[in-house]
Amino acid sequence: MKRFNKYDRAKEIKKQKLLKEIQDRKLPYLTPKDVQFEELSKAKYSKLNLKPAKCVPQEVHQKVQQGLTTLRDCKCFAQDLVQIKGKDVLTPVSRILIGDPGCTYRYLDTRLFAVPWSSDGVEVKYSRDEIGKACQAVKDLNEYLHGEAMKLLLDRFSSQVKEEGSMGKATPSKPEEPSASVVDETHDKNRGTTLQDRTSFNVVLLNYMDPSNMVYLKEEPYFGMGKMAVSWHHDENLMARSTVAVYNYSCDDLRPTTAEGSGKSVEGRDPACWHIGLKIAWDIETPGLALPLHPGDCYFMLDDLNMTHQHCVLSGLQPRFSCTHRVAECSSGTLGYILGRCEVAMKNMQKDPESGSSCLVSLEPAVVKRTEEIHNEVEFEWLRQFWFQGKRSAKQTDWWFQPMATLENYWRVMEQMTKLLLHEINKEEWPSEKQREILSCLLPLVEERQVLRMSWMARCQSRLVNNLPIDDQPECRPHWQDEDPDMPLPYDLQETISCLRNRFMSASKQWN
Ligand SMILES: O=C(O)CCC(=O)C(=O)O
Ligand SMILES: [Fe+2]
Repeated sequence: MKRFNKYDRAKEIKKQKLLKEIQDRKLPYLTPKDVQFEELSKAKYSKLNLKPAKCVPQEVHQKVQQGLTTLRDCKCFAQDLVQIKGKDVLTPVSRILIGDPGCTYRYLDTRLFAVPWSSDGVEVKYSRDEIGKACQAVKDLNEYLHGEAMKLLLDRFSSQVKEEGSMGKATPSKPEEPSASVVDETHDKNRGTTLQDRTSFNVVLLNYMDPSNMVYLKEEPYFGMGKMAVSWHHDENLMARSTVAVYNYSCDDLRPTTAEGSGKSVEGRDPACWHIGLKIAWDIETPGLALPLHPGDCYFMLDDLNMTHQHCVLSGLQPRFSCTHRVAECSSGTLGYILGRCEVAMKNMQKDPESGSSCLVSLEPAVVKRTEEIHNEVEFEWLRQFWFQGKRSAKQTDWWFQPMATLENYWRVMEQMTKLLLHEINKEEWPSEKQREILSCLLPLVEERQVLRMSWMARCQSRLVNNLPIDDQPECRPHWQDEDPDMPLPYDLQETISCLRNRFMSASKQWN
């Protein structure tokens, strides 16, 4: 089922307009070989910061690179079957998410479930010791990059304060306080987040791609930067103004392939070397940047760079890993959160002390609405998202399976609750106004459930599924036959919806 929403459509039109404007003439971009590179970086890309490999402790390199190689050798990286503008797409890069226990990260309609690193003394059981060691290496890198990001931001802050302080001297009417912009950057008053919060990475999205295994990679369309491993985008689902820190491990060197080496034109970027591409969103005046990355280099996207600019990953010739450290906006993205929601829903279920059978506590529209919303949330944002990714997380740890079983049990109770509710609604004694009110809460949520069930089923049946290893292939779960006696309601809700619509219409007529 295509879900090309209004927002996507507007963006697509804007993009096509831009491409038309550019037509065949490519926009200019700079690399460090260009004399204006420094000047442009300073003026337009000052929130991008590169930390060359030689400035990173050798011990960090050694452990991280060993860990990344282990994860690849244990087949822990998987391509994601994401949705872009309502279409199924298999990402060219393979990924794994590692992070705080119970944390998830959502991108391109896909929720990734973090393989937990051990934290707060909570030990995680991994399927192999070396995987545990690799997760620890990623966690240590996370600590290191958090510290480095803090330093960068504090440096920026103090130099801005100085700058504005000296301007303050020239114009004595201004108090010697950091300007609003600097304060904004340091402390977002509305959200109450600090520099510390905005660099406390809770997840790391690791990427891996070996270009020699890729039959086809898209060409970068605006600047002619060459093959892309990841197309232009803003990172999604991040805390506002939070830093993204990236460790690059391109397994470079050995093969003699660079354009420079072969004496070919040195215009543009070296196609043998991996680069990160940057541009200002919707700007065709400012040249883009292509920043070459060598093994062990780190880069930082500070503050609001991810909002104002887009980035892409330009493929080199060698296999390459990256660890992208992020502050996921996880107010509705942790296991603790969804368990809490399920407990809220459970409050509306009770056992009748006389008959011993289950019944609903309240039929208040607000309560009904909340319960049915939670029902959809746990089904589509957790259960189906998880099983869509097959058993891939089992390669690292069985950590997520128990929580998923718990969530599924809650969900089953919610199926029962919806059934009880339908039963209540069908009773004739309801005043039509009340009936109309409750149906107007329930109907849209049941309709949404049906649409999402069908679209998840279609996603699971995408032909692209066949390109995935068996363990990574989607499971359409929960799934059952409509006549399954163990299930309170049918899987396909079309008939239920028709009945509800009819009831709603007759209740509306009577009411009017
Ligand atoms: O690999 C990189 O350097 C960045 C990857 C990226 O942009 C992403 O995964 O969102
Ligand atoms: Fe990104």
